[in-house]
Amino acid sequence: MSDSTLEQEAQQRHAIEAQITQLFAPEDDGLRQALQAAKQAGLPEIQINPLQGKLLQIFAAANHSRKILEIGSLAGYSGIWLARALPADGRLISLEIDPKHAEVIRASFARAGVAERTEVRVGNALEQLPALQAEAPFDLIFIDADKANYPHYLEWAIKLSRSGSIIIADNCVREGKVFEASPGMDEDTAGLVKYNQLTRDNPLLITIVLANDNDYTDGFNISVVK
Ligand SMILES: C[S@@+](CC[C@H](N)C(=O)[O-])C[C@H]1O[C@@H](n2cnc3c(N)ncnc32)[C@H](O)[C@@H]1O
Repeated sequence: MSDSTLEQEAQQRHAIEAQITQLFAPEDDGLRQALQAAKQAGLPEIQINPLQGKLLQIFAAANHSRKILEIGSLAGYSGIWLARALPADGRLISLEIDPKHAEVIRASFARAGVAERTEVRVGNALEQLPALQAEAPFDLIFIDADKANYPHYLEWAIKLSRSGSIIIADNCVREGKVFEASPGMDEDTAGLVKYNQLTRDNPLLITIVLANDNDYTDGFNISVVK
């Protein structure tokens, strides 16, 4: 296929995605301001996209989530989408290792109207997860932190779940490089390969991978606990 045909196809995909976003997942001021605040604070722009945010909300609503756990908050963008799917007395606990993100996140949660049902816990997620057993089960767990640790996060996510809980992990497509081990792969890729295999092979889980980001070259791994 010629370069110009490929370019035309890419443009068409972008246009369709933009149209669906505008119709089904438009950002309001709370979400837009969260992105602005992140930029001003110099945080990287590596958050989920609006269609993924809406999908998180659909899963949360589908299993009547009241308690959600997020591993990797960044600036609170995905946290806002998740928290808005909760009932007024629901709770989102979001774990973030970088203390300089916490103030940005809390301010963005407040502007988006979800301060009361959200909590940011600062520290290494792996060290924080054992204490969360006292607050389990979580109805939905969203994993979006350091990729090398995804297999450990999965182990904890299952421990902190109930039958019907949904476990979603971001960046599980990576241009198709994360379905099979390859020689010399870095530890992030190795973590993602293992995560995809573990979720696929665990008889306790029903899992699918969905390419829904970066022009369909990356996306979610979605599991339901049987
Ligand atoms: C891809 S960003 C999260 C994006 C966010 N979920 C969103 O879509 O708006 C990954 C975040 O995980 C955090 N992180 C990395 N390693 C971590 C760890 N061991 N424990 C907790 N957070 C970690 C990073 O500091 C970063 O803010």
